[in-house]
Amino acid sequence: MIKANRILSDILIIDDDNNVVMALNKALNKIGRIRFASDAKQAFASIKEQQPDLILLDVELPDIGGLEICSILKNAPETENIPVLFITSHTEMGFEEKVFDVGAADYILKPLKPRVVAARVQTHLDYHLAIRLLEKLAHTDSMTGLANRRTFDERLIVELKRGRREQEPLTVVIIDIDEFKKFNDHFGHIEGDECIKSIALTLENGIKRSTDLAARYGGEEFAFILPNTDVEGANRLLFDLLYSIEQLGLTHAPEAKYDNVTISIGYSTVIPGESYANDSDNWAVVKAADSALYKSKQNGRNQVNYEPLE
Ligand SMILES: Nc1nc2c(ncn2[C@@H]2O[C@H](COP(=O)(O)OP(=O)(O)OP(=O)(O)O)[C@@H](O)[C@H]2O)c(=O)[nH]1
Repeated sequence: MIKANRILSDILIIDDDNNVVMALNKALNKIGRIRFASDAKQAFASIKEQQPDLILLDVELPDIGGLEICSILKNAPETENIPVLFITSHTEMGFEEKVFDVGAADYILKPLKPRVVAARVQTHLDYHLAIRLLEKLAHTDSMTGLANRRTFDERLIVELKRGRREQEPLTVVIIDIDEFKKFNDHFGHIEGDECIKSIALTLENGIKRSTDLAARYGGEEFAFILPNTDVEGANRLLFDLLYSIEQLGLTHAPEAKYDNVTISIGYSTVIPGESYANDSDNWAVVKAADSALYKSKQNGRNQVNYEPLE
């Protein structure tokens, strides 16, 4: 079982009754770091400042009711995954349904029993930690730690939508290690894996913005999504990267063209007013980047090429 309290969890209690707050604090202070809010205004400010791992929420609050707060949290992408547990003395017919209808994970009845509260909270923290870990694993390439192909595909759709909406350019880059078969044949697959890891790290360090994405696209292939990046901006970044990889000084197989391991790069850019007009083929930009990569390979490798979208 994954224990959420290995890293002290952050629990937000939203309740205006001091007795309840004190009882919850006593029940939970070994499980997590406890924060309090006595109304919705304070609660939203506190969540905005730092997202808690779990929320305990009173049904009745002075400003907005707990059910409405829960519904707001569940409808916002930043907070929808935070588990919300209601604290209530409501036992009337239909109340359970209302709580789950607004997206709560569970509810705890008053009068509060400390061991029951602690056990229920711990179960939900463990469960959500496990889900987050699984999500991370499902979106990460285990060898390099970069985003995997699934993440690339999902992010591309999101960023194309955003670029179209905000009328900003978007660049997609495909990168391939040159003559990597010769490297493997000469040094073996274990050295080959180490080479892929070093290249991945350099590529990741080569992109600077938090909105950029570096992914392992296939075996010895990588891809970038660079939002708000035009043709010239991408060109500068990619030439620097070409140089950084060569400067890594990874000795290539003697049969290879260059002494050090090199990469070939192809990229394409979606430009507002031009290519965003056609939103039917989200993959056109990837195909264009791929064909630019092909040009780099055909023209002798260790170079960057650009292919405009049709
Ligand atoms: N060690 C290792 N090798 C891999 C991995 N994924 C793919 N490869 C190897 O990468 C090589 C790619 O070979 P090719 O597609 O022929 O291309 P290349 O030799 O890089 O030649 P060009 O792309 O034309 O420059 C193959 O030998 C694959 O086995 C991996 O995870 N680890």
